[in-house]
Amino acid sequence: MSAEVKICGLTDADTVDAALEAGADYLGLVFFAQSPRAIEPDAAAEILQFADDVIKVGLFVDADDAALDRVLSTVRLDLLQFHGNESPERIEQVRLDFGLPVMKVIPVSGAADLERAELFVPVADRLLFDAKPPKGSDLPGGNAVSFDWTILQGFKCRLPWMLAGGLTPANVAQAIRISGATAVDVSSGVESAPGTKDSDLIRAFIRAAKAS
Ligand SMILES: O=C(O)c1ccccc1N[C@@H]1O[C@H](COP(=O)(O)O)[C@@H](O)[C@H]1O
Repeated sequence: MSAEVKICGLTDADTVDAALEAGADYLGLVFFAQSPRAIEPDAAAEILQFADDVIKVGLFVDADDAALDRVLSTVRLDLLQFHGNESPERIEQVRLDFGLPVMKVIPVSGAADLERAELFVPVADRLLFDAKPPKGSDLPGGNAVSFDWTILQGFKCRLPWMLAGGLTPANVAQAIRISGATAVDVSSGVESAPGTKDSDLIRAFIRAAKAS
């Protein structure tokens, strides 16, 4: 079975097209001002206007209701990704109030971190396991850092989950093989510079993930 692919941090129509043509299953837009991939709601709506048969994901970091409203009143999204310190209670509230499925990110550096996933099983629709940010990073994700994929071997998760963190066209097949992931998420690994997506790298990533 080929893995599902999410391309995250898209900021222009050309790389959206490249991702769609190559078979991306999810497109991610970052609504977090400190990110080099941050996009304003108007621009997001514009680059997604022809993106129909794909799951459109909004990435948020500890966003309050007003910030979510501001985006959701302008952009048609299918899934909300929460990449901050959101509690299970906050995830439950957002899911109910905004009526959209929610993917909660679990930062991982060792096997013990996987236990945190259980807290979100009753309130989230999906989980995403990403590497913890390195010391000194201003970003909770998008750091091109991997964790030890072997800790996911044999891990029984009661929600669908994705793997993220430092994935690239060169390592994604191995990451899938080792971790058992059925869905993968990439941002830095398909960029020519932070915040600049590269269509060739997007195509290579999707090809490698889908072939594995
Ligand atoms: O991409 C960002 O700038 C970002 C900012 C804040 C939180 C998360 C962010 N990105 C997400 O982090 C993971 C891993 O990214 P990478 O492939 O290692 O660069 C992924 O889910 C991105 O969507």
